[in-house]
Amino acid sequence: MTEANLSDDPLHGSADVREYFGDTYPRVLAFAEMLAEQGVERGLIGPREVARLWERHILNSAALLPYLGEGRVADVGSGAGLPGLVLAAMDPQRDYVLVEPMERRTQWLFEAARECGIDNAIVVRGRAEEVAESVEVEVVTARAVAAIDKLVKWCTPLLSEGGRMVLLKGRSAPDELERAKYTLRKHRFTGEVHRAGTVPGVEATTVVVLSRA
Ligand SMILES: C[S@@+](CC[C@H](N)C(=O)[O-])C[C@H]1O[C@@H](n2cnc3c(N)ncnc32)[C@H](O)[C@@H]1O
Repeated sequence: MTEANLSDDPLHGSADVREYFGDTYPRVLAFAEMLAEQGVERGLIGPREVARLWERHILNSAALLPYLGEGRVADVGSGAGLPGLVLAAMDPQRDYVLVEPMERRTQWLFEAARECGIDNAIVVRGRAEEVAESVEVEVVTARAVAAIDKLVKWCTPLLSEGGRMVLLKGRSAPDELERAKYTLRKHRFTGEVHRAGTVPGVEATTVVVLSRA
């Protein structure tokens, strides 16, 4: 089987995608190309992901941006840089702290930020529940890291008063919110589920916003 590359992705180079990212497209494109070239070998994405990188990963991450509100952001369990590096590339006016415990992934995050000109990304190695002394932000993001219940326990100490969590979740988000209800109440969060669209023809993404009451 020949290896997939980014040009196999039908959204690669599309006018809708360029328009969606506007001025920030060159940085996002540089990141998508670097992830497509190195991500499989470096164990960041599976081989099948390259041909659907824009929809499943880049646009899926980008969908969070309108929900972030103001303030500094920490992306917890950033891994390949999803959603953190995509958001930082699109939103250069503020800092994004990428929290990731695995050394080889933090190395990737450093390199990708540097090589793609994403100067507002700060990489912190550690587990979310261990970095509260060095990370204080208004917004926490996460994708594919843990259930809502756990994320609230781990990440509440990283948030300033009034902070929020903006999470990429699957369609079972309402069930997950229900299972987390005691933890949410204890930490004074209320949860909302949104369906967030990006470019025409691309499936909307489920976004959970947890706000402090
Ligand atoms: C399935 S990957 C998802 C990576 C990326 N967010 C994405 O959507 O592609 C989960 C990531 O969370 C990280 N992780 C696991 N436990 C964590 C914790 N307690 N605090 C922060 N990151 C954690 C892992 O090292 C891994 O990079």
